[in-house]
Amino acid sequence: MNSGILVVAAQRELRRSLFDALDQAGYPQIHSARDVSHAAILLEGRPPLPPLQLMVMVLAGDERQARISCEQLRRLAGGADTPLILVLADEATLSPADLPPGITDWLSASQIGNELVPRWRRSQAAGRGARKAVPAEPDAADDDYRCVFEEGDSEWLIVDAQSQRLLEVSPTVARHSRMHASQWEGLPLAEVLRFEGIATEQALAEANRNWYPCQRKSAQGVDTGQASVRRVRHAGSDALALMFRSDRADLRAEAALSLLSRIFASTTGVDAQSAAGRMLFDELGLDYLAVWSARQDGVDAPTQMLQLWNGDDPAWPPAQMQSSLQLVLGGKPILYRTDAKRLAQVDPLLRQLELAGFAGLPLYDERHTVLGAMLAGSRRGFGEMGIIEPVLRCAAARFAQMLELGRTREQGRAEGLVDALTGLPNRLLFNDRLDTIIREATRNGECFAVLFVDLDRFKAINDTYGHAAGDQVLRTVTQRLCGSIRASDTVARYAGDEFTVVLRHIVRNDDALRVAEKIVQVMETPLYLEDGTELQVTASMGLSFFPDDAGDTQTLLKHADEAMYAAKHEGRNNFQIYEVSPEYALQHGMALKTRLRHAEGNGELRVVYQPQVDAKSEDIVGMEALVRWEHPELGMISPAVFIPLAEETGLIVSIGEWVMRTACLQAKEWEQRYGLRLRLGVNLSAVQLMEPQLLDTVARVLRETDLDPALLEMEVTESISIKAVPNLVENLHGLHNLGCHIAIDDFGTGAASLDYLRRLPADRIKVDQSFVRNIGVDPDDEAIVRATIEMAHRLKRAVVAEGVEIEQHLQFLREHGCDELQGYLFCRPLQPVSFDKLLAERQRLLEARVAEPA
Ligand SMILES: Nc1nc2c(ncn2[C@@H]2O[C@@H]3COP(=O)(O)O[C@H]4[C@@H](O)[C@H](n5cnc6c(=O)[nH]c(N)nc65)O[C@@H]4COP(=O)(O)O[C@H]3[C@H]2O)c(=O)[nH]1
Repeated sequence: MNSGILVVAAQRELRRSLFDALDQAGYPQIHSARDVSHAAILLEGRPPLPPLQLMVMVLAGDERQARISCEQLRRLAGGADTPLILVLADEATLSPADLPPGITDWLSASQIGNELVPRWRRSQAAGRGARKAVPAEPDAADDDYRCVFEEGDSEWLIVDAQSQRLLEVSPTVARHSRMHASQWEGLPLAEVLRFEGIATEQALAEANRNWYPCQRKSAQGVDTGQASVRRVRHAGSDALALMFRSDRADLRAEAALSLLSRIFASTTGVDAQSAAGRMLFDELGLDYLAVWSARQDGVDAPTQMLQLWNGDDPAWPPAQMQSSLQLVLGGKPILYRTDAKRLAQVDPLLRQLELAGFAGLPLYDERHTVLGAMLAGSRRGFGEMGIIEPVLRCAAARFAQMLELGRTREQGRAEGLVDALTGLPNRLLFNDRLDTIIREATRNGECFAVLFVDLDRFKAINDTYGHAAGDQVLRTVTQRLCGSIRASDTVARYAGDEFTVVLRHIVRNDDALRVAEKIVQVMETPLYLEDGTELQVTASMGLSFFPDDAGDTQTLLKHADEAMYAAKHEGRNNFQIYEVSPEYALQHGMALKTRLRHAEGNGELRVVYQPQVDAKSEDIVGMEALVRWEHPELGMISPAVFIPLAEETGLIVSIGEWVMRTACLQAKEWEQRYGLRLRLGVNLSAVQLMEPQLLDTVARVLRETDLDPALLEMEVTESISIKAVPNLVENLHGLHNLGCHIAIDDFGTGAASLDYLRRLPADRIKVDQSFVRNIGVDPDDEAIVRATIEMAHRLKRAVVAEGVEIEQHLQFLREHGCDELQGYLFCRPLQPVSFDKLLAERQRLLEARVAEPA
């Protein structure tokens, strides 16, 4: 089974455009990575074979960097032979001619939205999927117009300017009309082509190349289309050339594409199959079309899903007598352009229908199992195979999709997993899917949101207008919900008037809030019952986030449900986010404090690690240890909520020591495993700083864990005042004397004076994220960031910026000389297992680079 598409782009905006372009096109599994090492983490644990379906990588550097990146990508599990499309970022300094060999296609960043998916589909259709060199530019254009006349796809009719009789027609005219070229010569134009809306004489006299609707003679009668007239020299004399474009989808690529887009845009409801079949039948000018399902409901004989025939009904031969159908169901495609009559002897269907053109295509599911067959035929034979064949293949893919969906629904219904009214997954299926999503997200470091949607006063609608009206409301709500989310998201009918939604790939919580806002808006649109009654249906919604709020299905849903009730409380028709807010903590303070006393002993505390990277190389240079409390009922509680409680109760002393010891042990283990001396930042609260035992504790932890003190950096928030912590300066000097480093955290929020800074033995200053967040938004905050960096450098302190979330932050901080960076743009805080994978991958890539020939 295909394991999806890998997108690699350092710039978050480009990553997002690539993701959105592919997501909108309905590709379900898109792994989106910042760079090759990140990609390796995402792909870890996926089976290497069969490989990824596609890799798309944005290149920003020069030819050499492009080559190295491509080689690294090829070395990923399953990446060796996967089709690769390269995107040239605006700042890339290489030209298309310098692109590495073995790529499928390339485009520039501005083309992502319009071009990426069509190019990929075209290359798939052309069988260019796998590794292949960039096609060379065509040779100098051949300027012989006869090749356009003889080999082009257009129909040309050359008319004598005086007599207005035909001198010659292009082979395409003969092919499309089924009339031999010699049958045309000498005929008056008026007999073979009739303009609509303009007289033939006028069209010829003007010869202005405008397109006019018209009808062109053919063996079957007429074909409708458009024609334009231009003056040409023909065999040394003046002549007129008419170009004809048929409207028939079997003759003209544009018409075929329009047909396909309509077939693919059709819904997947019950009538969709016959509607799609009818379109294909009419617009390709077919005489016969049938769709068979290989087996259904345990019956061995194939079932006919659809049959269209242009003629009187013959005695239809049973399926088992139709040898062509049996071959196709066995997985063998059949294609005869004009000589299908050869099959008449062995197949009674073709004998009775007298088909000259015949195609039989297996309908495959995504595992390439044959689900059924599509048979299509024409009495006069097929026209342009270059058009008809891909159209039939795409249509077959669509029928296969419909068949598969139908079966899944049937199966779902049979197993009680799909809601019969809306066709959505029900509670059981949703819970199961959510479990899978959690597993995937844990592996990929993905964040997502769960949305609980409850209709306001739905019971009153049911009671007042009846159950049929209630059903209609639920179906409309389903459509509105499905129309507000992306293809990779999931909607389910959880219970009566309750729906649940999973919003995948959330970068910032705001992403989910925007979707919730959109849902509130679409719900407000008036809804009309079948009798014309106007109804206003609104919904209350609650949101919870993975992994911030909880790491398991039950707790995530419970939190989203609680938030939904909070939304009802707020007057309905709105959404609320779940939070164990400081208010909650205040209300339940006592209970939380009691529980917190046992958190450490009960093993409910965790430490996660967030990388800090060098601003120039973006290589990892350090990490910050951040504590988490996994409360058995409330889920993950943020340190912003429980650290103040821990400080109030004095529990912070033992919790802080536990965090320090756990993190130092972990850092030592990684140092030994990877030979990498990463700096470890650990937060120290004011309460800990007042502890007379602090220095002894730190020295003991360092001794017991054997971590080099130079790797431990104590982060002290700037707002701690020297007055409130009388021995602050001494303690910090003491820590410094132990060999530890000191960082001033949240810098900028506490109004520290220059003098204060000078007195503290700080090695590093961490610019608070509230300023970083406003880069590009608030010039005052930008000025503060610039001034902080300048001042810190003048005092010979290094600077780390926290909360770097977008490319713009990175550019600004780099430009102004910030030394190190920390934030979601590079990485969220990671569980130790994921952090370990990050380090392992980094090492693997380094080793590969060393082994690379110079
Ligand atoms: N929006 C956004 N946030 C980002 C980004 N990058 C990092 N963060 C978050 O910013 C916080 C940085 O830690 P902090 O300023 O020391 O702020 C910490 C620190 O003051 C305190 N804390 C955490 N662990 C400990 C601990 O072990 N001991 C003590 N005393 N305090 C701790 O709790 C605070 C909150 O910690 P977290 O919730 O883990 O939140 C972390 C981190 O997850 C980003 O790009 N965007």
